[in-house]
Amino acid sequence: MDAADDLFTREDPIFANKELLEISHLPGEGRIVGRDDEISDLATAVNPAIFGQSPSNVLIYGKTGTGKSLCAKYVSKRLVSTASEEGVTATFAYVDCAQDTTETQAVQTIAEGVNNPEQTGINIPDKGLSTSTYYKRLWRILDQRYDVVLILLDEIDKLDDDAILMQLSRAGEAGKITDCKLGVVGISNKIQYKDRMDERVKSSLCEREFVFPPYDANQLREIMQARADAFHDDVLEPSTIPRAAALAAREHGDARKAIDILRYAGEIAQANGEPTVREEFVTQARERAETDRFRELIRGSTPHSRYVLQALALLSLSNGRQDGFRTSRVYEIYENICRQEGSDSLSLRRVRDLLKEHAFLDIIEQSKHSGGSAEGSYTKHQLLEDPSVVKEVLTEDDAET
Ligand SMILES: Nc1ncnc2c1ncn2[C@@H]1O[C@H](COP(=O)(O)OP(=O)(O)OP(=O)(O)O)[C@@H](O)[C@H]1O
Repeated sequence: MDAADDLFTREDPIFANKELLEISHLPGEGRIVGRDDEISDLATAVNPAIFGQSPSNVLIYGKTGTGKSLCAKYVSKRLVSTASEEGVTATFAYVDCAQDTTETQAVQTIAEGVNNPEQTGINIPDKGLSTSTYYKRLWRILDQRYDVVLILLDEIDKLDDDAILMQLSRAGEAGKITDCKLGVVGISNKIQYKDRMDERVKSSLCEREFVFPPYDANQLREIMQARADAFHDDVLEPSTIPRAAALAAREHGDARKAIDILRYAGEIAQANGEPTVREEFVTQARERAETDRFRELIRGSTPHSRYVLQALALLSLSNGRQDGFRTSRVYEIYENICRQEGSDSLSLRRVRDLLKEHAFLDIIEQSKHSGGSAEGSYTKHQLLEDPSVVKEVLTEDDAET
């Protein structure tokens, strides 16, 4: 190659502003599609806060990528600004409980999030303090600085235990804080999370519950269309977004994955030196997005939750996909896996719950069958993801841990 030749491509022929397709990119004001009712329900629940009164505690459920975090943050921001217009000092703290799984980490994040050391004179070090000291400092900051605080606990089901929920829900009545009102917004994609909660915590934290449904094809199309500026003019063929929206709606209704599909389709066009992003690239892009989605879904899941999936993957690989496998059969293989792993197996009931959680997240599909008077009715479980992908991801994940 002649040194004068350009080794690098100076201009990207496909993407004009790829950042618009990053998941961290948040839609601008008024561009949250298809969530008006959910936003208004949430706003009603926390409304008393703008007058300095206690907001309701809320639990938001919904599958991944249904806009739960996005809407919770949006309503919280609007709440803070409206409260300020009413002369009420409010703020919110956001905790990603998948990162901060322990009580100490979570309370530290909240205290740090609401603190302003120059004003309070209180220092919140990253680590080194006891849990109770972090709490004491948090209560002092809250009473010193705020009338109302919302605490968003995203992926609340990943917390090690209910200890912090107990503290937050009882802070006022236990006299830990006297001037500040607290509201907790828990977010989860595990529909059965509430069943695991301590009864007292449950009754105080689940005052209002909302379920966010998956997006339909029209909503996904609008969500993607709003980011079409990521591409140069005329690069996106008109049928590409509708095709991606239809696929994503049929499979999961997950906005995050729909956006990923669009980005991958663009990358495929780029890698092949194609001038436009054609509809047919969507199929390939979808496969890549699916593997990513599955990888993310099982990241941080418990070993037993994986063993159950592994059991289903093994059954599918050795028997063909059939129309699913009965719970007893899955349990048998699951028990073998536990033995191999040197781990005590969970009860059949708990394994049924884990299977339900996987079904809720569209990793597996469950179907009810009637075996006639002799057998009664039973459930069959079928992987929705490709079993070899499941096996591969589970193995690579085990190698990492
Ligand atoms: N209604 C929407 N309008 C525009 N973009 C959206 C919408 N819903 C989701 N998105 C995009 O999808 C991303 C994922 O949404 P969000 O994090 O709110 O999902 P979630 O329901 O909290 O999912 P998870 O349970 O996986 O955390 C958002 O950051 C945003 O980029």
